[in-house]
Amino acid sequence: MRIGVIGCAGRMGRTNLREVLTTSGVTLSGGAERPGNPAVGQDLGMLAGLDPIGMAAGDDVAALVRASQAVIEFSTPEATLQNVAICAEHGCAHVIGTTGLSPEQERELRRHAERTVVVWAPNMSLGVNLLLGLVEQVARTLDPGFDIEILEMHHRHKVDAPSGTALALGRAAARGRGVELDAVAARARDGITGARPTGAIGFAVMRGGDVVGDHRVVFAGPGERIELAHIASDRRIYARGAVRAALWTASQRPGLYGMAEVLGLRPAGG
Ligand SMILES: NC(=O)C1=CN([C@@H]2O[C@H](COP(=O)(O)OP(=O)(O)OC[C@H]3O[C@@H](n4cnc5c(N)ncnc54)[C@H](OP(=O)(O)O)[C@@H]3O)[C@@H](O)[C@H]2O)C=CC1
Ligand SMILES: O=C(O)C1=N[C@H](C(=O)O)C[C@H](O)C1
Repeated sequence: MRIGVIGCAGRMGRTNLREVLTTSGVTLSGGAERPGNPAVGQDLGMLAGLDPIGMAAGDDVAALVRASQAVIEFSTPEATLQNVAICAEHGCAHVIGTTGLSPEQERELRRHAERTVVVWAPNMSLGVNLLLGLVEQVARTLDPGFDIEILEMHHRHKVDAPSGTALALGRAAARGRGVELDAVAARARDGITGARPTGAIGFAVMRGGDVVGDHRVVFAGPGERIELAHIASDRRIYARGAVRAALWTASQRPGLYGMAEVLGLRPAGG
């Protein structure tokens, strides 16, 4: 399969390049960056931390999409929305890891996914996708006397909060309880907040250093506490999931899918 990488000079873009270049059965069709990014013109092998491959980063996403069967993109919400439209026009599969989309951007993404195969997941690692199922199960089992709090920490460069993964964990917990996350989420607390409402799902966010991604879900009950956590120490876990998703798209019909379907944790039609 010919796979292209959009946002190829970013933290995830370089990791995705490396994963594509070192996975058997896939070929790198190219890499694209934001016009004006200093990496444009640089060798893609070197951006990946490998030997030069004689192929340079470009800034023409449409040309990359035409040369690819699937593209992997971890960039910004705005770029992702522009690029999913290009993928839909050319029938190229789009694997998206970008987080921080607004509800309107999410609706637009869904519209484009009617015309091509799109996999969009806030976290492409196997571990977090297993954790989502565990959190839903524990939340379904415990009564609302157990307070649910979601803690996350990421590197100092991260621009969106709470992380896409933390919000997905919140949605999983809410699903387990049979409620809508928006109705119960406490996304910020400051000052005299009053006592914690029963049934709230709280979020706490830390940013610092080079933390790849830590998530912890706390179920705090009377006299005991259950904690489920995922600690990422290598971005390769996300890139591995992204390449697996790209290969999976080859046998799918147009539509919006998640990692649960890619990993076989949920049927693709369900
Ligand atoms: N789903 C998952 O498993 C994971 C998701 N993420 C998410 O991925 C996203 C990116 O994270 P990260 O790699 O750390 O961020 P970076 O800022 O390191 O990388 C983003 C890259 O996209 C580039 N870019 C911006 N606009 C365009 C455009 N129009 N065309 C092509 N490239 C463009 C940026 O260029 P420039 O700097 O010039 O703007 C930058 O090189 C975030 O939303 C993050 O939350 C991260 C890890 C795992
Ligand atoms: O920006 C990051 O780095 C990450 N972003 C994703 C998120 O917002 O959940 C996934 C992972 O936690 C790393």
